[in-house]
Amino acid sequence: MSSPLQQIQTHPAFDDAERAAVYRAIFTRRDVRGEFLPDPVPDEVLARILAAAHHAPSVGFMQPWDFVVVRSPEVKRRVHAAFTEAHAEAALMFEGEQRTTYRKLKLEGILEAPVNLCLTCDRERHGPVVVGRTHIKTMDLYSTVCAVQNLWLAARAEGLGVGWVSIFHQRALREALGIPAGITPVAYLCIGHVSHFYRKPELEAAGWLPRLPIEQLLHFDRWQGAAGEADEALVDAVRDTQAVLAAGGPLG
Ligand SMILES: Cc1cc2c(cc1C)N(C[C@H](O)[C@H](O)[C@H](O)COP(=O)(O)O)c1[nH]c(=O)[nH]c(=O)c1N2
Repeated sequence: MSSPLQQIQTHPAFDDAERAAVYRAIFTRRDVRGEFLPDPVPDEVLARILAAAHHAPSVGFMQPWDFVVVRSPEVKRRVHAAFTEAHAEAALMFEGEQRTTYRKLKLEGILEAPVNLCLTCDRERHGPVVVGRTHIKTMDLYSTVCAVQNLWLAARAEGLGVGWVSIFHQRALREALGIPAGITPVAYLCIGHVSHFYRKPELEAAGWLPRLPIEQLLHFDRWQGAAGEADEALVDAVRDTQAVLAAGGPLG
């Protein structure tokens, strides 16, 4: 019999293998577009990653999300048509060489991925006054994004790829999925087994943008820019550690 204390607490420490597994999921997670395999995703695996999403933190324990599981080829085609329209418009927003590069990027796997999933946010769930959301109303949307990230990492641990597609008119996505007024679509995800995961973000590999040096993003006590009083020891540690972890190196 476990003691009452054991029932309400968990041990704070992970062992080394558990800790390494968490970082492996984080550093090897990728946004997947063109590498989906047609193999079906078993219900028990889908159930686990959905449960992971549902155990995300949320403002005031609001749990504002719903999950629209899309498997129907007809619905996927409608969503894909909405993407195609927005994608053509998006290309025109870039100039010159960037436009040419943009058009070559594969930015969705809607039809190839066996499962698509839309996470939505019910902005009125539990009424207008929610603990932690009294002043910054967007906290419910941020909570839904936490659910996305839980699912994304759990999927990586299951060997599944996830790709987030956001190139839509909200209205078109709503119509394709029959999402009622008052519910906000937050994330449209393509999910499935993959032939491989890339080591680096595809946009990084394509030369679109580099990963920013983490040390340039650190601020100390106040937003004071590079001239501020930096904690050099922490700056060095953060820079070296992220390089080691991103390369799959050992934890300290
Ligand atoms: C809110 C949001 C929205 C989108 C994305 C991400 C997020 C967080 N990403 C994926 C994005 O391009 C990718 O995460 C980065 O390029 C980094 O690559 P990795 O995720 O590390 O592989 C993404 N990718 C894509 O191909 N089409 C898209 O419409 C979007 N939209």
